[in-house]
Amino acid sequence: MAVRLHYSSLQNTLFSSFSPMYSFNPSKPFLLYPLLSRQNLISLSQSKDSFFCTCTNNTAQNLQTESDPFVFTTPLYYVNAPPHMGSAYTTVAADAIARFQRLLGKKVIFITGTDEHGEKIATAAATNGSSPRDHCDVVSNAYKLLWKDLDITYGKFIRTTDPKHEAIVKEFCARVLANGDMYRADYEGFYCVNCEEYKDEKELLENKLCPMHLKPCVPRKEDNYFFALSKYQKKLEETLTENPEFVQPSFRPNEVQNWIKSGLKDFSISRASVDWGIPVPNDKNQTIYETSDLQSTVSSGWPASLHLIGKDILRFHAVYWPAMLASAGLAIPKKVFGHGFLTKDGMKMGKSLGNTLEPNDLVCEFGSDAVRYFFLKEVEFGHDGDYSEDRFINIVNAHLANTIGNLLNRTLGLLRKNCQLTLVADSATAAEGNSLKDTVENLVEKARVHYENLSLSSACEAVIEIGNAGNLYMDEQAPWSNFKKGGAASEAAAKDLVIILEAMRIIAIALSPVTPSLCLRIYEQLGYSKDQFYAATWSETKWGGLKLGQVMAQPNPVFARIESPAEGEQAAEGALKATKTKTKTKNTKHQEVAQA
Ligand SMILES: Nc1ncnc2c1ncn2[C@@H]1O[C@H](COP(=O)(O)OP(=O)(O)OP(=O)(O)O)[C@@H](O)[C@H]1O
Ligand SMILES: [Zn+2]
Repeated sequence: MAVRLHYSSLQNTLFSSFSPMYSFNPSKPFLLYPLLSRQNLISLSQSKDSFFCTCTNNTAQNLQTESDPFVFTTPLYYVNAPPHMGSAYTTVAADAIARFQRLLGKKVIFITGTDEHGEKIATAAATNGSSPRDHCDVVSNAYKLLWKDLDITYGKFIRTTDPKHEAIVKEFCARVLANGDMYRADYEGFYCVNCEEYKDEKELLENKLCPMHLKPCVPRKEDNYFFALSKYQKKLEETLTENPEFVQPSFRPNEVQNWIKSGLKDFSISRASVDWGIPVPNDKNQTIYETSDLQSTVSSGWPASLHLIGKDILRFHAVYWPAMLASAGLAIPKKVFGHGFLTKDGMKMGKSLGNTLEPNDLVCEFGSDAVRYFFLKEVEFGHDGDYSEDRFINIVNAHLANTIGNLLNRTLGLLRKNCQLTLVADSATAAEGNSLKDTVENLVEKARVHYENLSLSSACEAVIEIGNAGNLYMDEQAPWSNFKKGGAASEAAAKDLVIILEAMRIIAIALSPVTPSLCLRIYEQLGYSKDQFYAATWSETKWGGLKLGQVMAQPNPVFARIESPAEGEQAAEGALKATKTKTKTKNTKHQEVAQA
């Protein structure tokens, strides 16, 4: 089989090994993925922007399907302490993005992991009385367990202590050294151990406190390796100007441009006093301050489509990292999105401050869908947001339990009572000339655009609007009363149920990036299998999926309402008094209908 590919598509398949068999374009440092080993390559030729090869069938197929995947990374979290809701926040958002991209039919390479070197970690391990390696194993595993509980579908989990990572970092450094961008010099300044960075004295608060960690920075003098960032000032300015989409959200590029324009200073990239790290090539006394995105970038797809990070490390990803990539002759990522902070009393929640919210507790108490939904819906992506339990319970109950769960449950209740759980028409014909159909189509398209733009909160909102429109339609049409009238009214009522259930089907696909388990349950209620749910694509949000004769499952609530602490106390009191009357929760109009 013969294939012609452009170099640009090749960029995604590069660098998986450091024993490349062929360098395609001598003017660019692109090395060909070892998929094209000598055995399966039959012939090869190249032109200025593409290459042509004849190779075995499988190889050609791999080359083609591997072109242009959506490769993206979260930060590799620092294992100085177990994960908290802040680290979970980035990863949950990343997972929603990954699931959306998969719905679009993209191959997704979703990379997360743990950053395991450095002074902070050596200190944390010593405090716990364990070796750095044991400490890293334990904490790294805690991340993996949390990702499982939060339904995170990552593809690669990178640990910076992995020998593969080490090899790539060394190769990278060697390139930067060879390019003359790494040099040795003394440095003296104020150092924040928590940031693992020398701070500009201008940035510090009174008593030399780090503005982020509120801990004193200490004067330090070290002989270090420096990266010649100042050499890249002009190039970075140009990159940002030519590429306004590079830094996101849209209010951030200016800030980054200002950092650059205020003058870029060389920065130290090695530490003399730390043993727990990767040695600088040819210098065992220094360890490298790692570029933890490196492995993800070069081994999985290059350049990454997106680095999703918190704004705390935006400077590193939008300024330092592109310069270092340029120095090593590698392309820069397509997009860097720096989201806002989850805060507690206005301060960034973080491991160093210890003011964190425990994601495991939240998941145990409320379930993964509720946690995912609350943080993605309630915090506008890019901005800061505060957590409050009251708000959490209110939002989750209002949107997931009432707007979606109740609507589905009462519609199925009516369908069971009046239609033996069987649809009387195709959803397409039932909705001819129907305004709800138009509304749903508009809203789901809005949701798609919002997901594309990483406006996750707005995407959720658009989907919930579909639920609101469905509830309104139900109340206006009052099918329960039309069924009682019989004849044409009853037929119209049966069609109304089809229309509402079709809206629910569309919700189940459109909200699945955010609340995957809930959406699976909705799908199953609509008479589909698990496999059908996992095979669904965004194109199926088009109106008309539900067909005449489809049999729905027995109605079963898809989302249990969360009892608020106040209600819980009432219930406990009621139980203590051993009253026989059933404690009644506040019934919404919707619930009454469902019970009717
Ligand atoms: N409060 C937060 N809100 C949102 N994201 C956060 C928050 N805290 C951490 N993150 C995420 O974790 C990344 C930082 O990872 P790191 O492992 O350094 O955690 P940290 O808790 O911020 O550590 P420290 O408090 O020691 O600075 C951020 O870029 C962001 O992606
Ligand atoms: Zn700091």
